[in-house]
Amino acid sequence: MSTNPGTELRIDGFADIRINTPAVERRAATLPARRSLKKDHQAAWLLNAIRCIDLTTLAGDDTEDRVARLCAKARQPVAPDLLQAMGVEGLTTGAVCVYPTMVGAAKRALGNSGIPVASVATGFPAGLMPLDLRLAEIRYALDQGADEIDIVITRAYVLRGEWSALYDELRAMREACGPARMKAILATGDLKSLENVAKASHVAMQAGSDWIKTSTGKEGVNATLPVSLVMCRAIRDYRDQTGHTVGFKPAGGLRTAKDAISWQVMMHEELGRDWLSPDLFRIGASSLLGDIERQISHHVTGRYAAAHRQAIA
Ligand SMILES: O=C[C@H](O)COP(=O)(O)O
Repeated sequence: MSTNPGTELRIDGFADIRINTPAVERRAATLPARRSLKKDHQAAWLLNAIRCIDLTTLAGDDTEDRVARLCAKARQPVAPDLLQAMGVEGLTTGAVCVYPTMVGAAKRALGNSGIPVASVATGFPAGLMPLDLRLAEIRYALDQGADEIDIVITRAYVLRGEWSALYDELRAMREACGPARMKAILATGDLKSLENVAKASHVAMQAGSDWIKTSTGKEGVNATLPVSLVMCRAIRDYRDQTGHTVGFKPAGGLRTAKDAISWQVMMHEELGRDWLSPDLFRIGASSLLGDIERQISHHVTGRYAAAHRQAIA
């Protein structure tokens, strides 16, 4: 169920936003270097990252077989002997994320595991399609069984400051999603400035998005820590203004266990513990799990496992 009812469009809620880019960059640069994380804590943070991954395949050559393999990995993201050694049971990823035509295969492969299927929709990744077709795509994905919908916005509305056009588009998408939760992909690499990122974040939240998400993975620049910091602070401001909570999903280019930790440290420090659970935090990634599993294996056995033990993702 959606957790953010949204508001009417309130341009005064974000019109005056100014971003001090050097200050944001300095703050972001401190995040990957936290030395306070002890070894045992690191393993716990890595396990938590797995709970929050939207395990993704969004490639032109996706097949139902590939999606089935991805889903098997979502159900059992780490080798059972490693989990046993750590006393962990029932670990799965937060969701799997696929194209609409792959939703049926994902649902079948996930069975009664309880793992949600997220579908991209609305002309992913560019969104340059008529709105009625984009809304029809949401309905198609839901019909196939999608539990969550990752939509893309019309970047031109942000670049031209057409906030009510952006709000109306997002509201229509929100409505088409019905009870399914909606993630709004801002494609921040296309938005030209951190101010635009902050403003688009506010409009997306006012229109009722359950998560705001950085990127499709297909822009020239995808998730970065400075952009993520600006979005997290927009989430905080929106909560102060309205009392509603919105989740955050960095996506695109997150590949290492170190990335997974940096982003979690940011969530913890900027938004608090609640944003370390899959309800409010997802990491969109197609090839992050392999490095996390490698580091967990190193934690348990004291050495790095051969690459073939982490066959996918
Ligand atoms: O939403 C998820 C992104 O498409 C994943 O991007 P990635 O392939 O760089 O991990």
